[in-house]
Amino acid sequence: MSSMHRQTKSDADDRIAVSARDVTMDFGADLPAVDNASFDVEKGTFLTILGPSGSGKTTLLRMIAGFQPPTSGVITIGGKPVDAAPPHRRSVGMVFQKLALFPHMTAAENVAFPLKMRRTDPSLIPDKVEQFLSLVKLDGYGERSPHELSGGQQQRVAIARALVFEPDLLLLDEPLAALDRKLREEMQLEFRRIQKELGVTTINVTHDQREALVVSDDIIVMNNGVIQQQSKPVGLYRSPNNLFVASFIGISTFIDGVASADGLKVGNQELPGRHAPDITAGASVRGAIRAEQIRLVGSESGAALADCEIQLAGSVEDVIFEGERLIYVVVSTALPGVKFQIFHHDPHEFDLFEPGVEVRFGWNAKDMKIFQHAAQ
Ligand SMILES: Nc1ncnc2c1ncn2[C@@H]1O[C@H](COP(=O)(O)OP(=O)(O)OP(=O)(O)O)[C@@H](O)[C@H]1O
Repeated sequence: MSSMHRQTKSDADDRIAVSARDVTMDFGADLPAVDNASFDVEKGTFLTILGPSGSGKTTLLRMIAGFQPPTSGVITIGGKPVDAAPPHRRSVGMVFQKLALFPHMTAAENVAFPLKMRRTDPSLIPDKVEQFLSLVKLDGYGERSPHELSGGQQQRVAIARALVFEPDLLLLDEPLAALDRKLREEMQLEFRRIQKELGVTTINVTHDQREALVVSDDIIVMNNGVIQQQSKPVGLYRSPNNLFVASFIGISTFIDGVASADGLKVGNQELPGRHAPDITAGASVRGAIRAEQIRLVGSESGAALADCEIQLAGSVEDVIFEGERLIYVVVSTALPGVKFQIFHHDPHEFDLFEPGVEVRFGWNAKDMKIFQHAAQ
């Protein structure tokens, strides 16, 4: 019995590439930069650490890289403490926003550099370099200097350089932040393709929620140095743990009130919704409804809202054109002060409602998530 138990445990340990236990980094400011972080990263997965500026993402990544010892707690890579080996011996590849290529070396020499540092047999180096330039779709670019490459191509060389020695772990600190949006989105898919092709465990840091949702198998959301939630992208989007995660990811309308038995009360209005687990009746709460969960119709049209459990009349206050979608900002005298944000994706109906037009809108009770909220 006990040997079976040990077996199960070691099987689980074998699947973990990186593990953090109670990791804190305190620079002596009011709040620690990273506060008691514990998490596991499974082998072969792409984990993103997502959070606003100053939330502690880079500090956490630097501790994983072994650049900075934690004030307390333990980080292990492949079951061994991070500081068990000197930095150049660790099997960790890194791509940072500011980690430039060596300017006086060609692309191929840049990619060859980590192999030379690791005393790889010189006769094997050219093939390896070619293989990894090809992986990042830069066949034929090896002889170019960095200044002869575009920003996106330079980042590809940096990726090839980080991966050429086949590390156990790849660390990415906002490597795409300086690129324009279109290229950034292309490169996000490239990162995903390369990571899946090589199966290298990857930890990525970003403040871009779209990037996190697109590239990751698993996401950790941080705020004020504290891990708010670790989930797969779909779980994170659909079931945020708390108000911070609900407001950081996606676009939502928020309604403040007092918790009732199965929803929230605003004045005399009772709005049914889904309580977060820690809510007790009478607590100050905030309901959140995603912009895509609210349906909007003209004030004359009755049928389209028939299946919405909550239905309100209102008027359009503003229309925001974002190219592929519109956001209608709608107000209702039934809930003063609340600005409903409602997506509209149909390109044939883009001029449906002008500001000032009377509308009706509604949503289903299950789509309003209700969170604990300190009263203002
Ligand atoms: N070496 C340092 N000494 C003192 N304070 C630091 C140091 N490095 C970071 N901090 C502080 O720790 C907190 C977290 O910083 P960190 O760079 O980890 O955040 P971040 O989430 O990566 O932010 P950004 O997205 O802006 O890079 C910030 O308040 C920052 O000022």
